[in-house]
Amino acid sequence: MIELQNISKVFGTGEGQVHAIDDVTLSIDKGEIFGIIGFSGAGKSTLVRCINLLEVPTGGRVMVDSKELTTLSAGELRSARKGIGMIFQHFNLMPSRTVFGNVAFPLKGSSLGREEKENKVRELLRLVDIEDKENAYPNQLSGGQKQRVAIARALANDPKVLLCDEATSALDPQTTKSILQLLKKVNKQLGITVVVITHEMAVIKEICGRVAVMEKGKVVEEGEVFSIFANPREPVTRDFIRTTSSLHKIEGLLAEDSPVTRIKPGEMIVRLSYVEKNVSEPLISTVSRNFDIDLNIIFSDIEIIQDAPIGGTVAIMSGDRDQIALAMKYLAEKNVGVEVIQDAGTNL
Ligand SMILES: Nc1ncnc2c1ncn2[C@@H]1O[C@H](COP(=O)(O)OP(=O)(O)OP(=O)(O)O)[C@@H](O)[C@H]1O
Repeated sequence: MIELQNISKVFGTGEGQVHAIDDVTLSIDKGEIFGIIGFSGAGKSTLVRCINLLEVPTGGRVMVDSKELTTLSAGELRSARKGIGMIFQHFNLMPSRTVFGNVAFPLKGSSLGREEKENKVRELLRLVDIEDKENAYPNQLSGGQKQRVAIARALANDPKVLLCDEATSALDPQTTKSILQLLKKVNKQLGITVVVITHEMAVIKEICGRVAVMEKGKVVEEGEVFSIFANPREPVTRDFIRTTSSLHKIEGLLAEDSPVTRIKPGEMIVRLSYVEKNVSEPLISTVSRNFDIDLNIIFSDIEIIQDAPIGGTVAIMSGDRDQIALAMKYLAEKNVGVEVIQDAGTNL
């Protein structure tokens, strides 16, 4: 649906040049929710604005729905842009128009009759669940309500693609969740391809199927969200994942000599990480029973991403050392990552 081929974007000239996008190639499929994550300045906004040519790339080709946008005339581009809706962090609503007026605005030049336009706007307001506010002005709405209106407006011309530039970054966590659910509904119900730009891994985790990680204008890692979470390659990706998991907290607890991490001879602290989609068995109890070892869980952080558990458990393991070695082998065969964080040695 969206093909970005060798996209570059350079701002400024001479000494002051900024290579905001540096040779990015990405392919986004029809009907998917694709995430682009990166820290501030990585080039995400510039890249997403290259998809609808709000920013004209310095080099490369942009194809959307089989049209090469980079070769279109101004008129052709205007019409192609109708197929690409966009929403923003600060909503960008027109303050002097009502909710109805904002959503009706993109229909101005359309061939629909007056009644059809009204029906269309009301249908959109219903879809985003804000029909009771049609006569309100933007300054009478909460952030979440404003974003709902912005989504309705972005959908007015029946786009095939919806670009979301930090669409939830100005919202509280609860409202963020409800807007993400709405984007999911728009994707499923209308079959719209959604591209989400964010600096929050929680957003990616919540709705995206695939993700590209950006750093210094380049895509440094790309793949299915589950695989990226399970096996992040790049330090920047690990940093993002760290922000959403508490499994790394064990190092902090050990450093501060927390009572929960004090172990006796014969015990060891292990971290078990679930990195495959097929981990579904009750592994802890199976291991404990089959190998006659004790596993006392210090804490767990397991979430469901794309219908599979991911995360892990930090536990104190004790028992016969040969049995522990066999248990670790068994866990590794089940594709569970096993790390010994601290070992108090045998009690012999
Ligand atoms: N119009 C512009 N003129 C000059 N430099 C720009 C312009 N727009 C962006 N840049 C620069 O390009 C780089 C990428 O910016 P961009 O806004 O795309 O990053 P981002 O990842 O979206 O970050 P943020 O989340 O902070 O917006 C930055 O160094 C930025 O300063």
